[in-house]
Amino acid sequence: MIEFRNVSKIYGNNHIALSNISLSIKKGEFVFLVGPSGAGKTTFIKLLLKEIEPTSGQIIVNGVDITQLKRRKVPFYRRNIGVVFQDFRLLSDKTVYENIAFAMEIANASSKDIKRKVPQLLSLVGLLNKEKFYPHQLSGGEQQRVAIARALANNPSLIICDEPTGNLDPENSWAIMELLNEINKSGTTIVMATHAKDIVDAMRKRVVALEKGVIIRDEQRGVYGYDD
Ligand SMILES: Nc1ncnc2c1ncn2[C@@H]1O[C@H](COP(=O)(O)OP(=O)(O)OP(=O)(O)O)[C@@H](O)[C@H]1O
Repeated sequence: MIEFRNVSKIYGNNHIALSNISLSIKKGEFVFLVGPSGAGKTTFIKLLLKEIEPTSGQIIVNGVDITQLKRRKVPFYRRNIGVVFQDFRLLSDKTVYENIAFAMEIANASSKDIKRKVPQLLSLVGLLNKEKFYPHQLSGGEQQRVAIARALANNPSLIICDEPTGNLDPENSWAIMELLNEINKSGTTIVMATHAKDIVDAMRKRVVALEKGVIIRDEQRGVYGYDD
């Protein structure tokens, strides 16, 4: 589903963020991306989202080299990817319901589909009773569950998470991980960058470790492997 072929990213200041990375991720996998600060994890995610372009190499997603994708096709490409960030990034002037509905409206979903789907998603993340709340009326864990519901709104085949438990206490972190695990079990591929050692060590998923822009470890049922 995802293939990085000899991908390098050198930023304008000549900083080599990724150096000749090759990696393939199959449909349905759950992959933790780990490594010290500055290792290149966010750069990897930005490349996958086509927010930035590689300096060299190819990035193939679902059979398409996204580095060659025409600008007008980028929104369609991104619609197939759900994204979850550390800081939730909900729209503060919209309710829980509206945040999810809005993601579907942008993707041209019909109002009938929106009315059917949003309650289903809220039920999945356990927030049906909070649909009229605004983000500031929710706990961090609840906000992240809304963000996950929103990420799922357009039935993506891939969910990318950048440090999704970074702002959460252990209990809420685990609730989020259980939810992501369930979503993965239903067939959605998950790529998650994280510093959460406990979570990576407990879940024993595939672990890809980056250091200084290079993959130094790629293990099935791996562990975190750092002491930070
Ligand atoms: N826009 C940019 N311009 C120049 N250098 C950058 C830019 N973005 C990132 N870098 C550099 O590239 C390297 C990799 O950064 P990246 O953000 O991918 O690391 P990371 O593994 O996500 O780190 P963290 O765990 O702290 O989020 C870092 O040394 C960083 O300083």
